[in-house]
Amino acid sequence: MTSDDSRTDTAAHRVPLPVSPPAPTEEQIRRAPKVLLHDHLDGGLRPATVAELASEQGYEGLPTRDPAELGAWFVAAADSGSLERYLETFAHTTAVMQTADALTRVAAECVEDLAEDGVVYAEVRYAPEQHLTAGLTLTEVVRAVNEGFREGERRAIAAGRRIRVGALLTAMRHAARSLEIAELANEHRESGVVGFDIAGAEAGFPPTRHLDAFEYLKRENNHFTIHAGEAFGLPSIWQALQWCGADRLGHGVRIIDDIEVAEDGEVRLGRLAAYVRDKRVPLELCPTSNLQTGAASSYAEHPIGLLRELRFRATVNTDNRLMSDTSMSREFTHLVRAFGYTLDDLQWFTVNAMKSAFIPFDERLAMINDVIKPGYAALRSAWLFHGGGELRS
Ligand SMILES: O=c1[nH]cnc2c1ncn2[C@@H]1O[C@H](CO)[C@@H](O)[C@H]1O
Ligand SMILES: [Zn+2]
Repeated sequence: MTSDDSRTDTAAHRVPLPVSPPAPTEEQIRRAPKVLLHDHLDGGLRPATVAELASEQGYEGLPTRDPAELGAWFVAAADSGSLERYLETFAHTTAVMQTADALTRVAAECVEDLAEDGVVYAEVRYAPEQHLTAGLTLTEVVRAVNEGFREGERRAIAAGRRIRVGALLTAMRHAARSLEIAELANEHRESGVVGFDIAGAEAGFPPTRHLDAFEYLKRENNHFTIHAGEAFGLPSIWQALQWCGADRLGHGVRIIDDIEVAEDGEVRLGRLAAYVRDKRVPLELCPTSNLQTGAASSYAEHPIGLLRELRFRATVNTDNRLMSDTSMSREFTHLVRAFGYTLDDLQWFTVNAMKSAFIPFDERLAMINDVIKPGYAALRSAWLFHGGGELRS
């Protein structure tokens, strides 16, 4: 044996190859670059901001103006087990988001909070038609929110973080303004609006009621996602895809109803589930929100575990950070605990989300190659350096 060989031997003993990677720590999860496709602006206010805006505007409808109590109230009220009851809580947030200043403030704080949590790209949605009661026009609403998003991006840079945010304009599915909102989204394509969505109570309001809006957007080569397969099952998903032509599914979690796992572990996909997987249809999964509205009963039983194993185009999202007292890091932490996910799994969800974003292909690719993968690589290699080698971010 040469002396060189023995050195190699010693080195190999000093640094054994890890057999299985350690579970990511909460700090690593927070530092990891994250991508968020499904987050409601009116579901993500800071409790203190809701209280302050209510005082400034003389809104008397809040159950309390103490920020801690108010935060707890939103979570408890949203924890009802029904989507309809969950949605009632939004009356309070939209009530204080009726002026340009309030919209700009809420949008800027939203971006600050996401950046602080390590989100590098987000698509944040809201329904312009719900912000008109004090006399704003639809266009003024969009401008005020965009101004806030840009301000938030600047504040993030000043705090040493980088984030890019696009808006999605939502139409309410029980209302009749979807074509108008789709046109509004299309008009603002060059100024920060990256797509369109429909939201609100699902049962009784099928997406086909809004076919004219979707057909218009297709003719304009624009993008849209549809809340489907959350409170209602496969027919809603089927309509969203095969009648309306959705690019992504908001939730889509009930696709699980079309997947059978036999006792011996054999998996059988129905035609719709097979289509969703074959076509790489992005699923904007929101685990905590689903626990609150009754679409799943625990993190461990959430369909995301199986959907990830079967390699559906699954993504992880917050839905409503205020009502669920959550963040991207918290969603990831719950999943790490429930399914033993590693940094590789978290990167997989993040790359899936970035691939599914509504910004141009070259920009998505650059985000994946120049921001997301290097970010995870730095976290994965921390063990090589004394003191863990954690980078300041
Ligand atoms: O998970 C959800 N499912 C359906 N609708 C929702 C969900 N979260 C929020 N909204 C609805 O979307 C509107 C615009 O942001 C909110 O006001 C709320 O009514
Ligand atoms: Zn939603």
